[in-house]
Amino acid sequence: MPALEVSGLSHAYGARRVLHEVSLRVMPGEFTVLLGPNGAGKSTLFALLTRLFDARQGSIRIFGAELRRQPGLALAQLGVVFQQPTLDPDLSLRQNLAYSAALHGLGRAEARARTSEELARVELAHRAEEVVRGLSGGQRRRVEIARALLPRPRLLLLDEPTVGLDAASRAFVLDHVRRLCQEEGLAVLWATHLIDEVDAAARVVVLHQGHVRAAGTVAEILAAGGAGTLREAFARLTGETREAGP
Ligand SMILES: Nc1ncnc2c1ncn2[C@@H]1O[C@H](COP(=O)(O)OP(=O)(O)OP(=O)(O)O)[C@@H](O)[C@H]1O
Repeated sequence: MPALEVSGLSHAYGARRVLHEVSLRVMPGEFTVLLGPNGAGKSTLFALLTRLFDARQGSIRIFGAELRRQPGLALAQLGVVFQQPTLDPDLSLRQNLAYSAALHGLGRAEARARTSEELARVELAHRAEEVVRGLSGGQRRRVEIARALLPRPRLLLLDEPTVGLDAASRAFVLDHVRRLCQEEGLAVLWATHLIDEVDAAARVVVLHQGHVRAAGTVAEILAAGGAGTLREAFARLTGETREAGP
């Protein structure tokens, strides 16, 4: 069963249509890159997937549960890291995660254990009692990923998670999430405008001006674009040459 199945999804802001019958699928254990330049519609798609906006046209299924009809069931499987950081800088790492754990209904003891476990996996357990304000941007991202994983979601959405991070922090975050796919079967939808965040094992959905221009493995995208490199394929599929560059 797909972790995420989006079919014929459209969205408009007023009269302006920004998503046009978008369909895509993410299977368990798959790292799927939603690749699109600024304004492609990635954040709008995420707002629909997380039910910030109501999807009026098309359907979204998360492990088979239809988001409009079974929102509780669908959202229970979902973890999200939004583009804008949402940690409270004046609370400690542990307090930030405890709050989120409580919202998800984890008991106190479990929340404490899960917090330590997830912070350890992003190599920040030793800073659990410090306030977030003292962390770098990359460390904050790692805390947000740890927080999203607390309730053990089976599908994780990340919207431009490496924006503003240095090369080492980007590599850490990418490796961590790729490992979660490989080792734990987590399904991931990773939105970015950076072509170099696509590795050979990834699946790619090319989103441009609200349309899915191509979807598949890297080899399939190259074939669809009649190109030798992903950058060239992206340029041919979208007519964009600069926006999706690193
Ligand atoms: N609240 C809004 N009202 C009107 N138009 C909007 C709104 N939010 C986004 N848009 C427009 O919808 C289109 C898609 O924007 P969206 O933010 O979803 O794209 P994106 O791929 O996430 O880009 P970015 O990486 O720049 O955030 C853009 O043309 C944008 O100007």
